[in-house]
Amino acid sequence: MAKRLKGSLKNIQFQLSVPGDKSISHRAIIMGSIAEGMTKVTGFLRSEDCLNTLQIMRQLGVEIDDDGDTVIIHGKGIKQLQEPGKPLYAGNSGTTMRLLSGLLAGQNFKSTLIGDESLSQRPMDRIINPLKSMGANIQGFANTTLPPLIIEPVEKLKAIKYEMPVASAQVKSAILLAGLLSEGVTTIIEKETTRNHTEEMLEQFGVSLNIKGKTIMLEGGQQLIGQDIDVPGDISSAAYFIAAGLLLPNSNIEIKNVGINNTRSGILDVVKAMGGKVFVNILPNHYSADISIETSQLLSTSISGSIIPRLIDEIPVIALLATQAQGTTIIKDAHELRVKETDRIQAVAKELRKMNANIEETHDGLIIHGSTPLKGAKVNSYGDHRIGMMLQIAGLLIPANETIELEDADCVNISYPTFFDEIERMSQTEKTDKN
Ligand SMILES: O=C(O)C1=C[C@@H](OP(=O)(O)O)[C@@H](O)[C@H](O)C1
Ligand SMILES: C=C(OP(=O)(O)O)C(=O)O
Repeated sequence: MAKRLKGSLKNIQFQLSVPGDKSISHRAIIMGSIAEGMTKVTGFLRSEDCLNTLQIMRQLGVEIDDDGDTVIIHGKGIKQLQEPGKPLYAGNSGTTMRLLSGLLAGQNFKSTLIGDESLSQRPMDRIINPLKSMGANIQGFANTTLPPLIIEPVEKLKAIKYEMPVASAQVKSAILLAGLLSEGVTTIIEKETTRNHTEEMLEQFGVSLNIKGKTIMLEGGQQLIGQDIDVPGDISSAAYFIAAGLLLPNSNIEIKNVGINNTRSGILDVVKAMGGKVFVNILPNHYSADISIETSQLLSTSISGSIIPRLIDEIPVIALLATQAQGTTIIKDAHELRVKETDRIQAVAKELRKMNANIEETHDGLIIHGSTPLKGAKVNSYGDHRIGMMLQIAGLLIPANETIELEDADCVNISYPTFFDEIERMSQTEKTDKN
């Protein structure tokens, strides 16, 4: 689907809630399925990626009820999953494929994980290698390290000590799930601290972990006990409306109940460093906040090192902010972006350049010269939800007499199915200069 977007939005007063956190939603379904007893999930993200995880757990014999409000998972325990009758479809979701590889690697049945065209090009050696050293029998398609992944049954896995060569929460989580099925203590040493939702949720389900800085230790054989999980709004989805609030003239946006886990909240640090007027009102639960944003004149910044995993999925929209900031913004150490749903370094540079941005690609990041007015163009999401949503926000900034056409716009369903409805709702709050 191609979508024609209307630009030159201003004078916005808008309040919204973003849908549930994608990382937490995947994990709630997986952990609820392997726990003993019942798990209730509220705020679950019903997007394509998370629904693929849910469907796979059903194929593995787990009973899951969803009345559209609460998801109820009748946990089976980690060793009672059933052999699936056909390949397990992870769609576009790296999280689904990588986390479930860890869980399936220690089962006594065979399984095959497949993905869409984009996922079929994403590297799986990062999970194949550690899982193999734990004794798993896992391989990529036709002796490659690409999906489909074929996982043969094994009696048991053994714990390893693993120093991670990449900063990846998906790899860490796959090893932790396999660690539950291993004999001994699994030790992971992270390259950089990555999102810690797996560790936090394992602890909530009653598993004990020993975490010291970047080292995580988990003893195999521990049981999970069903829990009630309330999923907060996704900060990665909120990022698009944070950007809209900062960039649209004379505007004010409030986003309710956004998860602010410190391993995910790098975008808030960056926008503050850029001079953005962003106010974070932490809610009594301590893990989410209402965030208010006001139009701001932004300044350039530099982003590199340990903050990168804390904002990895937000870099496309941060690049858009930088096109409007005063000065030159440099983003480094973000080579992981090249192996996401698409090569996000290339896609951001190429598509924003079509809109007149002054932006250069480097091997591991971007150099963005700011204060460049954007113009209408025909742009492409390449089927990548984060690129599509960033381009829609960029499209709000072009002059009223120009248009922007976004190719492959329906990819937003991967993480934010109501995204365009919210944009429409936001546009309707526009006050014309006359009223
Ligand atoms: O564990 C997760 O839920 C995720 C981890 C990140 O990927 P990597 O682990 O590949 O960095 C992130 O980009 C992805 O959107 C979700
Ligand atoms: C990279 C992403 O997800 P995944 O790796 O799960 O496909 C994302 O949502 O930006």
